[in-house]
Amino acid sequence: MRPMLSIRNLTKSFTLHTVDGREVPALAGVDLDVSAGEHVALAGSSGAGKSSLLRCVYRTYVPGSGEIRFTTATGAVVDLVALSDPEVADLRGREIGYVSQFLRGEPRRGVLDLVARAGVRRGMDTTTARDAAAEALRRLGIEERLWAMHTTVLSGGQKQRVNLAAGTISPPRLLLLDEPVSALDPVNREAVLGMIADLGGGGTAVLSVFHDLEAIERLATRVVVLEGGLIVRQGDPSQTLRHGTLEVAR
Ligand SMILES: Nc1ncnc2c1ncn2[C@@H]1O[C@H](COP(=O)(O)OP(=O)(O)OP(=O)(O)O)[C@@H](O)[C@H]1O
Repeated sequence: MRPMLSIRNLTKSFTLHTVDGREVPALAGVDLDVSAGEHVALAGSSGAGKSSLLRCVYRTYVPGSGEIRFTTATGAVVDLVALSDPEVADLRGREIGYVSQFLRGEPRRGVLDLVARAGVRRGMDTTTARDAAAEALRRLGIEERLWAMHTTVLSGGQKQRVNLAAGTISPPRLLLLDEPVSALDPVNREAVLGMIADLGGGGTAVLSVFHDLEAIERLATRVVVLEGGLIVRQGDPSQTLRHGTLEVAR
């Protein structure tokens, strides 16, 4: 079966205009396939390129070169590198969830509205989206008294859970996670990890970064190790990570 996501020779570098115009390479030719139901956790030292890879797939970063082929729900294969911005926005809304530790609020929009809007982008009508948003917020422990509030008043952990509710209001086909549990207390962390496991079980392809060994061991079907913007190793979590630490096994 064709992988849902197929990345080939992906590069990305940044030009430091404010320093001396120097180029900083972030990705140096990444090849990676992710299939439906697979959970691929990215590992590697700080600056290895993990977040840049997720952002290139979500197209928050425009890659320098290479291909990111994505098989859509209709079976069509599109190259996320080559799509126009409106086409990317449309595809994100329908099929791709991205959850980072930071919540991007929208001016004058309350929590329930923000999550329901993600549902409308996934093709739900307004009533269904509001019902689904309420269910997602309840499941993630966001009390009803917060639903009308603006996201700026939320704590870090609440923002992270609202982000997750929006990213998963209806199961995305591809879910990109960048440290989604970093600000959560143990109870909420448990709820979120359980939800991510259920999504994987339901066929969502997941590409993640966790700075949390236990989460990786529990959720990942494969660990991919990046170093200097290149994949240097991959395998199952027990072989790839040193037992009891996030250090990479040699
Ligand atoms: N917006 C940016 N502007 C300039 N350089 C950047 C930008 N984003 C990333 N980089 C550079 O690209 C390289 C890869 O960074 P990236 O954030 O992808 O690493 P990472 O593996 O996710 O690190 P960490 O584990 O610390 O989050 C680093 O050298 C970083 O400084």
